Amino acid sequence: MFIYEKAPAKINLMLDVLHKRNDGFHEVEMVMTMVDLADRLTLHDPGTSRISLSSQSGYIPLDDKNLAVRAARLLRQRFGVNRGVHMHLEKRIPVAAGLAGGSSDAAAALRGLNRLWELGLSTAELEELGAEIGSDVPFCVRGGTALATGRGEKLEALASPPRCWVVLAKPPINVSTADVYGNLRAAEIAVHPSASGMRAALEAGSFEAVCDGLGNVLEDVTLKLYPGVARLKQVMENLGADGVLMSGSGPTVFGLVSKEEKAKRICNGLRGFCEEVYAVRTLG
Ligand SMILES: C[C@@](CO)(OP(=O)(O)O)[C@H](O)COP(=O)(O)OP(=O)(O)OC[C@H]1O[C@@H](n2ccc(N)nc2=O)[C@H](O)[C@@H]1O
Ligand SMILES: Nc1ncnc2c1ncn2[C@@H]1O[C@H](COP(=O)(O)OP(=O)(O)O)[C@@H](O)[C@H]1O
Repeated sequence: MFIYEKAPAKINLMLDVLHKRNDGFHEVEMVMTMVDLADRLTLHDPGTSRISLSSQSGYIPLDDKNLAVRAARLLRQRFGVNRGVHMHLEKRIPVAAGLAGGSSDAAAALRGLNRLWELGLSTAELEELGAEIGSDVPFCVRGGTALATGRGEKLEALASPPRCWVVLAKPPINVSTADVYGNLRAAEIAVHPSASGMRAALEAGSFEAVCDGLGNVLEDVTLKLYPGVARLKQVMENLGADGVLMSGSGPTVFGLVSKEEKAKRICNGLRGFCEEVYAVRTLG
């Protein structure tokens, strides 16, 4: 039996950092939503107890460093499973981009193995296991649109944004999330974006209010480290995107656009400037 799971990318509509915690993580308030750029994970029982992974991508580890493999090992150890799995990952989400590709693959592995190994775990239980793999994994297990607090693992479902186009532009640099948080001085953040403002914008179903409420305090850090990302934001704004923001720790910049024609024009305009550009939709 082959099991198939989609692993979509996320964007952060707002991301605020409240303070640095004693465990080294930062207390955050983020509104995240899924977009329809996705990796595809296929799982099957190899008939042995081996856990293995293959992929068409040359940019990711295939061993125990891969978050999908870590998810499989965690489930097997926690529930005393003696079956194995072979996973094939068709990687489409750019790596180390601020789009949570690795976290979404881990979430897809948790969901897929829950079915393949017939573990009968609830979504809440899978979210809890996901938090042991990474801060963004619980959201990727659940999907939709959510307010994430704590270090990102505490979730509250929110209304999804009005259906719109999302232009994603990934500059050719890899950004380490740990480096970005490490360079942030939480006490010196001048302007905090508002989680309650974004919640109200989503509840009202107002595309304009969602665009107005976009904000990410990690931008200051990444834009200073990589000025090319600031220039990319400027180009996206000049091309007429309705709202522009860096996703997560970056370096991907996204533009929200209400009309398909305009999204395509922005994509074409970006092409000379940035090689990796996608026009996708928000997921309801
Ligand atoms: C910034 C965000 C925004 O959604 O995403 P990405 O840009 O990575 O996609 C997340 O907070 C990233 O979540 P995730 O990528 O799962 O992070 P983790 O693996 O848990 O942590 C990686 C490192 O980031 C730092 N970290 C992460 C989360 C957090 N709330 N505070 C932190 O300080 C820690 O140094 C940690 O060692
Ligand atoms: N399945 C995976 N897909 C992508 N990257 C992975 C995966 N498993 C582990 N990684 C590692 O995690 C790091 C962050 O990857 P990713 O999740 O794509 O970025 P981000 O946290 O910025 O959204 C990469 O450097 C990569 O080596």
